[in-house]
Amino acid sequence: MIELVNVKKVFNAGNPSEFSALNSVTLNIAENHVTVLKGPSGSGKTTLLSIVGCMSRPSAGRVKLNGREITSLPERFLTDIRRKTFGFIFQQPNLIKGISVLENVMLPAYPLGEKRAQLRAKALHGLNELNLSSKANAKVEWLSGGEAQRVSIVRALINDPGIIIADEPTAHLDTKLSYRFMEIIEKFKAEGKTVIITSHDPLVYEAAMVDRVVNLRDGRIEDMPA
Ligand SMILES: Nc1ncnc2c1ncn2[C@@H]1O[C@H](COP(=O)(O)OP(=O)(O)OP(=O)(O)O)[C@@H](O)[C@H]1O
Repeated sequence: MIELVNVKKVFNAGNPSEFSALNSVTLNIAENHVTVLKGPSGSGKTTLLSIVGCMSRPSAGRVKLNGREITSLPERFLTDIRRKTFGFIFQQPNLIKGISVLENVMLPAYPLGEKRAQLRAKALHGLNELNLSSKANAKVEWLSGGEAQRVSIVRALINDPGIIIADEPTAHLDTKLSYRFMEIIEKFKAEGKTVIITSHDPLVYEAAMVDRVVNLRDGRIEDMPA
């Protein structure tokens, strides 16, 4: 589904602060699998995830999505692919203050031009699924950390992405909410979605539904379990 061949990422190339965050990473991410990218702080997990999710480009190497080479596509095509293919869940929920929970959830869908009533119904359904119906009209600054995190999950799903990308999703969650998050991941998998998570939380990478753990160290894949 996603194929990386000899991917490198160099930051500040040509400067004294030049840094190779990824070195010749070759990786196949299988459809409908849950893949966890694991490794110490600074090992390149977030950098790799941002390349997989078309948020940044590799300095060298190739990235293919469903057999299509996307490495050198112009930015507007990448934006379109990003919007239609991926749902992003970040460590920090990154919700927009001053507007309601419901509006935050609907926001990523506006560029796709879906009818507002239809979109609203979909957003409310998503909020209901994560027990957030009563918060639909609340401002996001009123939410608890766990509620904000769940809103960001509903937002990530609004365009019905085939691939969910989550960067350290349990970093700010307590144990109970972390388990709840993993239940949600299990549900995605049952729906046929592909999930890629970065984490150094054993509760995530030791979970039964995880198909593959990829160990990163110093910007390289340490081992390639079958
Ligand atoms: N924009 C940037 N400019 C320079 N260096 C960067 C940049 N982004 C990341 N790096 C460096 O690349 C390395 C890998 O960073 P990355 O965020 O991918 O690590 P990580 O494994 O996700 O770490 P953590 O678990 O702490 O989030 C780090 O040493 C980081 O300082």
